[in-house]
Amino acid sequence: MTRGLVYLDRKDIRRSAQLLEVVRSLYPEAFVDAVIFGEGNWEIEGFFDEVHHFLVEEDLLYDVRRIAKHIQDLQEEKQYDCIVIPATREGRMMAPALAMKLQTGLVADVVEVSRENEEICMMRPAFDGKLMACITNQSKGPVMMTVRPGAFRMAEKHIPERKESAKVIIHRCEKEAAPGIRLLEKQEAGESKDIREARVLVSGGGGVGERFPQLEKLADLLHGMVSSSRRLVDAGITPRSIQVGQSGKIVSPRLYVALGIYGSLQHMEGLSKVGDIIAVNTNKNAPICSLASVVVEGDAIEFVDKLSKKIIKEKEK
Ligand SMILES: Cc1cc2nc3c(=O)[nH]c(=O)nc-3n(C[C@H](O)[C@H](O)[C@H](O)COP(=O)(O)OP(=O)(O)OC[C@H]3O[C@@H](n4cnc5c(N)ncnc54)[C@H](O)[C@@H]3O)c2cc1C
Repeated sequence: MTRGLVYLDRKDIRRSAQLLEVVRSLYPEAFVDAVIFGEGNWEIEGFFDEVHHFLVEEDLLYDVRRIAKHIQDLQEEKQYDCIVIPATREGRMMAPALAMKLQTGLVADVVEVSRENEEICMMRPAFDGKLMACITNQSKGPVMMTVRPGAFRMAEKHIPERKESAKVIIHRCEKEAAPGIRLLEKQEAGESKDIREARVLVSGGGGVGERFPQLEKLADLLHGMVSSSRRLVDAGITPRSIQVGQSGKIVSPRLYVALGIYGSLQHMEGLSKVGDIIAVNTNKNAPICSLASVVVEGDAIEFVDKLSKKIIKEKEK
């Protein structure tokens, strides 16, 4: 029986669990387990056959070599054919350490997978995103990859009808001193909104520039959030946390309002399963316009002002 393992990043359980889709699309009949580290009570609905929950000391959670060692032991017992890890900060640090231990290849930042007979193709952007590379695993070890968060979403057919609790297996780890790692200080992360959660994104690019704050008003009226292209991040106008694209986040809103965005390959890579795109651009031949449901030729901010006024007027009726 084929077996797959999904690593759940405890800081992003819900999105990590979506990586079940990667294993299911490669091996529809596989047993799929999940592994998670740290104290906590996570509600992991019954998508997985087994959830291996390692109870470890907090300072060990920053020691990716130890985490990799525990997964190596699990691999020896279960012999997974495929190990999928979210390309979060934690996942990106841990995956190479694990691949070294398992003496297998690792493909990073995968955005698509396919399988033809026994050949598995892991697709990732290459050459600055100018083309997509299909990489296969030639080693004897398990197929291992880190996957861009947001690139996969669980297909309806893979969601079990009865969401029973998964079989949770607790592994109590010895209190281990993590060599060279000391927890100096802990800071609570402030509540932050994530553009990947938004149903509506009002996104600004080079054509908006310094006028970007004026997009907030329209985003509020549409109950959405603002995001931007890398042009504005590089210019120091917007934070990297709201950048859409290959080196930013992959988003799937129902509506993406692209204001003064050209539609470079690297930007479009960040749009996955978007409902509709409204493109507002002074150049109607910009690539984003050919993908949009609605194209408005003109100034982005003029559009924002006119649409905002119209929505307010409609709401007052
Ligand atoms: C390795 C690598 C990774 C990258 N990753 C990303 C990424 O993750 N995300 C990303 O976005 N980019 C990324 N880029 C950069 C990308 O190649 C483009 O440079 C960038 O997306 C351009 O941003 P833009 O479309 O907002 O700006 P521009 O290219 O400057 O385009 C501005 C657009 O606005 C229009 N315009 C001008 N004035 C107005 C106006 N008044 N009203 C309306 N429209 C107007 C113009 O016609 C044009 O279409 C990456 C590049 C590399 C090399």
